Amino acid sequence: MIVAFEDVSYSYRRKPALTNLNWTVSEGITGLVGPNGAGKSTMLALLVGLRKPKSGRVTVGGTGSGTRRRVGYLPQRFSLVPSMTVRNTVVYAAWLNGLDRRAAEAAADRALELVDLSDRADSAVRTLSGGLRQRAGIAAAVAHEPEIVVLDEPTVGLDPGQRVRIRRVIERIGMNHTVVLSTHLVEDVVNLCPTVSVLDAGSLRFHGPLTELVDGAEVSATNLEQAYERLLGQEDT
Ligand SMILES: Nc1ncnc2c1ncn2[C@@H]1O[C@H](COP(=O)(O)OP(=O)(O)OP(=O)(O)O)[C@@H](O)[C@H]1O
Repeated sequence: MIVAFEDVSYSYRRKPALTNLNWTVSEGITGLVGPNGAGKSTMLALLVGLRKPKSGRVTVGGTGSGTRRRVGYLPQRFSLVPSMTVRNTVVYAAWLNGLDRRAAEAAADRALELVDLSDRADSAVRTLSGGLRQRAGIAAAVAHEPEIVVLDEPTVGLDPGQRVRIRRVIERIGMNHTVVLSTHLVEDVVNLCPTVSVLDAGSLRFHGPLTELVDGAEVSATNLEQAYERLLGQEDT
């Protein structure tokens, strides 16, 4: 087990966002799904150490400290410097995560290869399409070689072709990292996530193999949508 939430609660002022949550993440890709406002981004912020639980404990690799460098995080909204080259963007991210300049340069080249962006390394960020920009963001998140990669809605707003390419990149990252993927798209879950966690109103409603969520039926977008509907009693997830 790599990530553990033990009885974690979080509230914004007095409004509860997560309540007594117990959650564990192991190797491979875990999908985190749930309706708007369920608490997914809050969970990810706790996981990457941007927020601290009001009660309970979050551990990464068995410890509550040093989380930042062990985790690579692509937030739902992020900004890159438009005039910077793609390569320098990734070098800078790796340096911010503790690598020295030479190590950061080598790490950036590896990360750009991983996301299939080596051919645009010298382009300015402002020239990238949405899908390429997203891939640059992923490269920046993984360059320092974290154990865990946390991706918050990485396919949102992309056209179908770009989504397929991003999924290929995530699949590749999942081969040697633990990945937590928050998404609203059933196709992301069906194509990428052997394990899924369903969050609703700050509580986990399901955590386990995708095959169990669809009740042993064939894993397909339709069956998954029906499973969500049964679980959450609504159509939109
Ligand atoms: N900065 C904030 N201040 C106050 N309330 C917040 C803040 N961020 C989130 N919330 C509230 O906390 C709850 C959980 O929000 P969160 O963004 O974690 O959910 P989510 O599942 O990521 O939603 P979405 O799918 O819409 O991104 C919601 O009720 C939301 O309104």
